[in-house]
Amino acid sequence: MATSTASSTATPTRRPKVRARGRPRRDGRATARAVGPGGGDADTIVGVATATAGAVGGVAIVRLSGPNALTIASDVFAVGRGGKGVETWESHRATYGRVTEADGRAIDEAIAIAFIAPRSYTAEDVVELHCHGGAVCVQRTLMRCRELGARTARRGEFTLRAFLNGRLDLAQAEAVHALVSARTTAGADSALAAMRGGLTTPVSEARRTCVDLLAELEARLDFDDEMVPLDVEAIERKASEAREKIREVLQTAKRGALLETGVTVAILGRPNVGKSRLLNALTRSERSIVTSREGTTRDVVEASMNVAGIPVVLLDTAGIRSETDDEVEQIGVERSRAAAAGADVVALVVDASRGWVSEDYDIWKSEIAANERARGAAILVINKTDVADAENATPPADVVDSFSDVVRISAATGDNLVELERALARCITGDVVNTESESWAVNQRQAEALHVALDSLDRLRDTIDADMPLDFWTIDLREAAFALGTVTGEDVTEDVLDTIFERFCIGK
Ligand SMILES: Nc1nc2c(c(=O)[nH]1)N(C=O)[C@@H](CNc1ccc(C(=O)N[C@@H](CCC(=O)O)C(=O)O)cc1)CN2
Ligand SMILES: Nc1nc2c(ncn2[C@@H]2O[C@H](COP(=O)(O)OP(=O)(O)OP(=O)(O)O)[C@@H](O)[C@H]2O)c(=O)[nH]1
Ligand SMILES: [Mg+2]
Repeated sequence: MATSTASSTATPTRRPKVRARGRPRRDGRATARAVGPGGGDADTIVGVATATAGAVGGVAIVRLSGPNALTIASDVFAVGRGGKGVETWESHRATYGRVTEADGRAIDEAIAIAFIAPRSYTAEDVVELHCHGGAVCVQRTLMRCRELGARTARRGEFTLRAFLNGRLDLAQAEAVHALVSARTTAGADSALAAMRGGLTTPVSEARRTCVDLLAELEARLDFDDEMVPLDVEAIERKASEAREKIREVLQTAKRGALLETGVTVAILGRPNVGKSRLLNALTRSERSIVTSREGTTRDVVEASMNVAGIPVVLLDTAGIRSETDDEVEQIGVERSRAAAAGADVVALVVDASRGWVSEDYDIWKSEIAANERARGAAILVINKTDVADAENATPPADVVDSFSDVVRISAATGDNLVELERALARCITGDVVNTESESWAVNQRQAEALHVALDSLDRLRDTIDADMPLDFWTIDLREAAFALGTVTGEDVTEDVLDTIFERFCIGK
């Protein structure tokens, strides 16, 4: 089944937009009321809106949303000495009271806030019960809500309802998830910009153009005789305008992907050149063990850092050397090579106090020169400049040319680390203009759909050029319109919604 919030092209069967059943009053007040048992989206759902994993928070929010939210809350929440349930909820007002068992015994001292439809996150009646943190109060409160008929919310179901109720478009709903899972300030800024909207407009316009063209062509298929000749030029012009819009939106895709998934940088080199000390210096941590012995690092060590707003996973690896009998070290070296092969960027570290030696050359040859992807995404780091001439260890020109940058640093003193971070930023962002600008960027799902639309419109151009029958034009247009609709949410199948909202955290 599919959902739709606007007229759509020929798509799978559609489900009408689900409207919140709440009856808002002008004064923002509503009386507690019972709504008969509902199925599907008429369910009242309950979930914990605050983090439940890891550390215990001081306060946890249990959130109810749906037609029975107010009545259920009136039953579980009591105010004043007499412990009476709330009869009239005022929207957006905090009330002090207690969460109680069915027999009136207190479960917790709490604050309740009602958000009366449609003035709430989901556009339905919502009540938040702000309980004490920790497992017990929250679980007992959830249990009481379920006893009274609320169902446990599925992942992302609050946000899904906000979308189904027209409070957010699909891109905005996806941005909520991006905001919650952002790992850097730049990622959060971009998500916030997307939450405020803006992506849907150009995509929606392009879709509208396709739908309009489609309608025109379909009318011809039905009543060709009665109509004026087709203005093919106008059709091509409109289709190319739509293509241009999509292309513009797609220009944000690379930045979006960088902010969303980040990159991995593998630190590679001979034993003892200072790879681990470099990882510690870059992440200002003691994540990796550093000793003066060769072969200290035995396994791949991960640490995260932020480079120009992009989340970066740094991989410290075991020093690579071929002549070793130690089985553990051999396995470590294999892992180093695997890390290098899988990384987006390789930083080859060499030791200025030793100079550029044949082992460095061997590593360069096997891990960088022989790796298509590593070439152009590799940085040469000449380390230990505090104890040796910085020009030491400079390799021959053809080797230097294979790196996007050569940086001379001291992991020990921190000298030139800023320059190394800049080199990393250049290498990672490449032609992406500004990763830290506070504007939205499409995510991978959206980019894929936009590419499908673009391909369909390219095919339309060929179809027209080849003088194919009108039916073929409509096939291309329909595909384009549908792909665009999956971005805005105007044409979206339940499967797509499921995959989007499944990634959400519980209670969002
Ligand atoms: N306690 C609490 N904090 C929260 C949330 C929440 O659900 N509860 N949010 C959950 O994500 C975020 C805020 N999102 C919200 C979005 C809309 C409305 C809301 O009541 N909107 C009404 C009223 C607006 C107004 O008074 O102008 C509306 O849009 O009509 C509330 C929270 C972050 N902080
Ligand atoms: N003087 C100086 N010593 C450094 C510098 N960086 C690392 N060292 C020292 O070099 C030695 C080896 O450093 P590590 O970071 O453990 O070297 P590694 O490349 O991780 O070595 P393996 O794990 O064995 O592959 C340690 O004694 C470090 O303190 C530097 O910039 N200057
Ligand atoms: Mg090490």
